[in-house]
Amino acid sequence: DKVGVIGVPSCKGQSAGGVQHGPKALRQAGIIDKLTQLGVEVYDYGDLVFEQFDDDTPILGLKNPKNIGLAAKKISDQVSRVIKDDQIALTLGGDHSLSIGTIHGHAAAEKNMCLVWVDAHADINTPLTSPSGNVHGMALSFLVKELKEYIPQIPHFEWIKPCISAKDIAYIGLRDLDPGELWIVRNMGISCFTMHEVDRYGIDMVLRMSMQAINPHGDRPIHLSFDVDSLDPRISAATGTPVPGGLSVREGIYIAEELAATGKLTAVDLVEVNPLLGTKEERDLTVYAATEIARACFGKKREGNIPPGYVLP
Ligand SMILES: N/C(=N\O)NCCC[NH3+]
Ligand SMILES: [Mn+2]
Ligand SMILES: [Mn+2]
Ligand SMILES: [Mn+2]
Repeated sequence: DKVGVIGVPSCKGQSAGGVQHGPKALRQAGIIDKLTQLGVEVYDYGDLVFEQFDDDTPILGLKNPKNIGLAAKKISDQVSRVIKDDQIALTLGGDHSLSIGTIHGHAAAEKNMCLVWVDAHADINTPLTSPSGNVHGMALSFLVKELKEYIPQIPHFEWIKPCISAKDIAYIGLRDLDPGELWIVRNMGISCFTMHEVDRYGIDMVLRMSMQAINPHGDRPIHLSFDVDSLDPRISAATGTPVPGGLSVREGIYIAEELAATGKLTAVDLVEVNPLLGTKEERDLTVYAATEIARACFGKKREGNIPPGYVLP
C-alpha cells in the first residue's frame, strides 16, 4: 500500500485551543516511522499551511466561516491529488471540520465512496440547528445531498458540493447528539450504531451490519473518519469534547483492522487529538491510542508483522 500523510493543523471548528497541535503530537510519537515499519510506502506531505483571516465574523451563528471555508478547499484539493496518485489519504487533525475537505476531496476522486464515521457525536448539525456555531459539529451537514434544502448560503462555503447520500453513511460510537442531529439521523435513514448497539451486538456484528448497509458488495472505496473522542475518555482524555462510555482501544483497533482487511480503505481522518488538554499521561495515552488505530488501518496485526524480506536464520 501507498499512504499519503497530510497534516491539517485546524482548530477554528471548535473552541478549545491546542487541537491545531494534533499533527505535531502524532508525528512526535513517530506515526510516520510506525507506518513505514509495516512495509507501507509513506509519502509525507507535511502540514497544510492556512492563511489566517482575522476579519471573520460569524454568519447565522456559524463561527470562522472564512477561515474554515478556505481551509476546506485546500484540504479537498490535496486529498483529491493524493488519492488520484493512488495513495490512501491519511489526514492528521486538527478538529473534525477538516472532514468537510477530506470527504469532498475523496468524493471528487472516487465516484462511489462510502463513509464510516466513528465518533461520540454525529457532527451533522446544520447552521440552523447547531447550539454552538462550532463547525466541527456541522461538518457532515454540508456534504449530505438530502440536507441541501436545509443549509443556508454561507460565504466561502459556496464551492462545497454535497457529495454523499445518507444511505452511504454508517455511524459507530454515537452517544451525544443534539436534537436536530437526532431528527436528521432518524429521518434521513443514516445507518446508526450507537454505543447501545456496540454493547448489544458487539463490535464485530456492528461492523458487519455497517458494511451490509453501506458497502454490501464490498466494491466501494471506504472513507473512515475517526474522531478520537469516540474512544472512552479513560484512554482518550486529551480531546475537546470527551464523553464517558466510549469505545475501548481494542474496539477502535478492531474497526481499523476490519476496514483495512476489505482492501478498500481509501481515506482516513484521524482527528480531535488535543495535546494541550489533560495530564501528560492522558496526552501520551491519547496519542498512543490514535497511532495504534492508524497502524491497524495500514496492516498492523495484533500477532505482529513479519518484516518485508524476513528469512528465518
Ligand atoms: N467533538 C465534537 N464532535 O465530534 N463536538 C460536536 C458536539 C456538538 N454536537
Ligand atoms: Mn467529530
Ligand atoms: Mn466527537
Ligand atoms: Mn468574505
